[in-house]
Amino acid sequence: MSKTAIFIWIQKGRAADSVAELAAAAKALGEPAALYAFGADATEALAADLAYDGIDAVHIVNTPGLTPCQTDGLADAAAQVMTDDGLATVLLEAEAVGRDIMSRAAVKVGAGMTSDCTALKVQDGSIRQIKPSFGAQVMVACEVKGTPQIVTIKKGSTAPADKIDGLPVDVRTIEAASKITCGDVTALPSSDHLTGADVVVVAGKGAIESGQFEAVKAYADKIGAALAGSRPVADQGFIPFDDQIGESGTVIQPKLCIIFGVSGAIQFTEGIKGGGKIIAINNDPNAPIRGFADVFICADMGELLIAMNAQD
Ligand SMILES: Cc1cc2nc3c(=O)[nH]c(=O)nc-3n(C[C@H](O)[C@H](O)[C@H](O)COP(=O)(O)OP(=O)(O)OC[C@H]3O[C@@H](n4cnc5c(N)ncnc54)[C@H](O)[C@@H]3O)c2cc1C
Repeated sequence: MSKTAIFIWIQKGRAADSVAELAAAAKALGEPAALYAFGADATEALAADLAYDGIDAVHIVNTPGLTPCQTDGLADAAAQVMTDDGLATVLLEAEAVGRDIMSRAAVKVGAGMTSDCTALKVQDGSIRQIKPSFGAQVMVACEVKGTPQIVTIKKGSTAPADKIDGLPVDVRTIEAASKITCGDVTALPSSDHLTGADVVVVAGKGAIESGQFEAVKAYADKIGAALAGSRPVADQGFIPFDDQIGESGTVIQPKLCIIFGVSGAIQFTEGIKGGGKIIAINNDPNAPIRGFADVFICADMGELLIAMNAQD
């Protein structure tokens, strides 16, 4: 077993946009990966959309009759592919459907599984799977002994790979049964507007305490940035939970991030490292965010926002 693979689930005829990030993560491991797209809607017509630098072949795995919530059947199909194709390492996005499918598949094939990784590193011939643990108080490097191994990667952790064309494609059909009956499925809010944004403005608890949240929001609107917040801002209902940045929230890698009134706890910074330039505004000269930001402005955000929002 030596091959690295990326697994994705086709939902409503389309692939998640995390494919580009997974391709980049696979490439960083040193060899291109084979991409496997599972689902009743998985057809050859999708192959061109799935070709990214870091992928060397596209495998369409059609699973007739299975909806994405029938994770027991999809786990059977995934386990069969892992065994048939001798896959050593499977990468997938850390999201609910994939976790459900692949934790079941892991049991079937006897694989080790590490969830919610934010970085992978090859060291001494094995993959160090780096993830926050103990409430993000520490980062741990996990290593699975032997193969196969399954790794889920948090969206936003890796810069996306470029599109390419002309990859070999094969199509197979796996008939798998499910004991799950799906009821109505309600789509959860998505944080795609943050993960795909070039510029993100973040409001912290300091913005709420100083009564400046609306001014931060107005500034984000003015410069065409996506608005996000730290956990207390989500907890207090100023932003949806999906727009919370951090270890227990969304991971972003914008080209520019402007942060108002965030102290810089590790649980927050875990959601933002690895991106572009970071500007932090805080009135405490000793706030930990100072050591994390590229530019630190020690100022009261109220005065600054009046000036910034007044500018043409
Ligand atoms: C298991 C676990 C998971 C967690 N996950 C997350 C997570 O995903 N995301 C997250 O954000 N947190 C998370 N947290 C919480 C985290 O530990 C911090 O408590 C949180 O990030 C603090 O948010 P904050 O920086 O906005 O608020 P604070 O720490 O209260 O900081 C507010 C800052 O605003 C500044 N300020 C105040 N007024 C002004 C002003 N007028 N002008 C300029 N600056 C001003 C202050 O100097 C201060 O530095 C988690 C905690 C745990 C235990």
